[in-house]
Amino acid sequence: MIDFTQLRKDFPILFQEVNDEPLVYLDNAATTQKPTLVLDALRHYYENDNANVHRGVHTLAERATADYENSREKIRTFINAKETAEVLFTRGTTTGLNWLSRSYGDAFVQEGDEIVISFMEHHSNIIPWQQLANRKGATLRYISITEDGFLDLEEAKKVINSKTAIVSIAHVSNVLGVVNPIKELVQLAHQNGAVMIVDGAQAVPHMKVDVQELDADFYAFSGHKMCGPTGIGVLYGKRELLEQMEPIEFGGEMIDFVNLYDSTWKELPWKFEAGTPNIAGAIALGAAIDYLSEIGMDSIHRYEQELVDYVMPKLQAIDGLTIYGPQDTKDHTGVLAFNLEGVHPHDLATALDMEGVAVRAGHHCAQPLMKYLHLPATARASFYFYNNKADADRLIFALEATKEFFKDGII
Ligand SMILES: Cc1ncc(COP(=O)(O)O)c(CNc2co[nH]c2=O)c1O
Repeated sequence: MIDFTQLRKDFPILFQEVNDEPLVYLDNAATTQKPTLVLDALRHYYENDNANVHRGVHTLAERATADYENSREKIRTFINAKETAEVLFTRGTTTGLNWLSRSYGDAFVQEGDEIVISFMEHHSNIIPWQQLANRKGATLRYISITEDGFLDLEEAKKVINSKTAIVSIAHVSNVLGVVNPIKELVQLAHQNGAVMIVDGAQAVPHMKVDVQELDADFYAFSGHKMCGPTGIGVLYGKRELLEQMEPIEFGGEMIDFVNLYDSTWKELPWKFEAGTPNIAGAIALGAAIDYLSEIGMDSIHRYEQELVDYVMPKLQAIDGLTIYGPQDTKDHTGVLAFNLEGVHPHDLATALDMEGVAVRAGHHCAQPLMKYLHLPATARASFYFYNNKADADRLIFALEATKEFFKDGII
């Protein structure tokens, strides 16, 4: 049985004061904190193994290459990809989605085709498809959100049709905290001859993801949202699709032969990995996966659900506080967007910070969703497994104190 309170000791950053109050870090949907084991992996690489990968014939280069490719195997196992050739290192979710827009989209999307996303997508899963649709003369279409905060699956069955070339949906919304019905959407996409792309940024850190079980064609996520460093992420793709796709970037690492006027590419996954990669980041992401796997993704998911079960009713009990997304805790991950009547989200976040509570305020790179909800912005608290009920209590206390402070409409 995992003692989650003990895990906090792995995150020294959490034991600091902010504005003379203990830090309560609740901005994990933006980025998560890094355990000592991940920081040690970064330091160990630079202190002991630092060398470029794949071409060196000296000992450090061989060690660096082995650790780099061992991380790829750890990722393969973690998401249950068939083979490491299907695991591409990227800078993060945004890079992966952009690669797909350019490499898969430019080759396979034709004029008159349709690209389907939803109103709850992050900008990284909207703009690449806007750009593709504009480049190719295709049509971008949106799946609506129901009154109670779910993706409208009944509408999806109408929006996704024989003209659909790509469906690209977030596994979990970074605002509504809702888990989308990815398996059903994959089936709808495949029934209509479309590929299914999943933005997994808010899912992989928080729950077990099995890309073969989902039957997703592509799946993108970021290392920094799952205890790994920034600048490293993963794009998973089915081999049979990746084989048909041209690289996005060209240069060293990704070639077989460079002739005067043409070149040939290395096999997967290296075909897509031009230039010196983020070696330390990849190795440290492997360490993050070791750490998360030791805890267990099902345990993390259960524990975060316990936190949501604990905090949601306390939030719902605050008069004047509106929570966005499903109101039933079973349908909500630890991402909780809310507004306090009469207090601008930025003022709310600033007031919470004065109490040591770190939340995010703004549109969360989901401006179409804000417009859909007729909101200028929201505040957002997002939990991870190193948070606890005391953090939740501090959030509630700080919200009540902020409400008291602003109650006479003091701006
Ligand atoms: C659903 C979703 N997709 C894509 C991204 C982009 O990930 P990146 O490439 O690692 O930046 C984010 C980052 N979301 C947030 C980043 O800061 N606050 C957020 O909610 C996200 O939440």
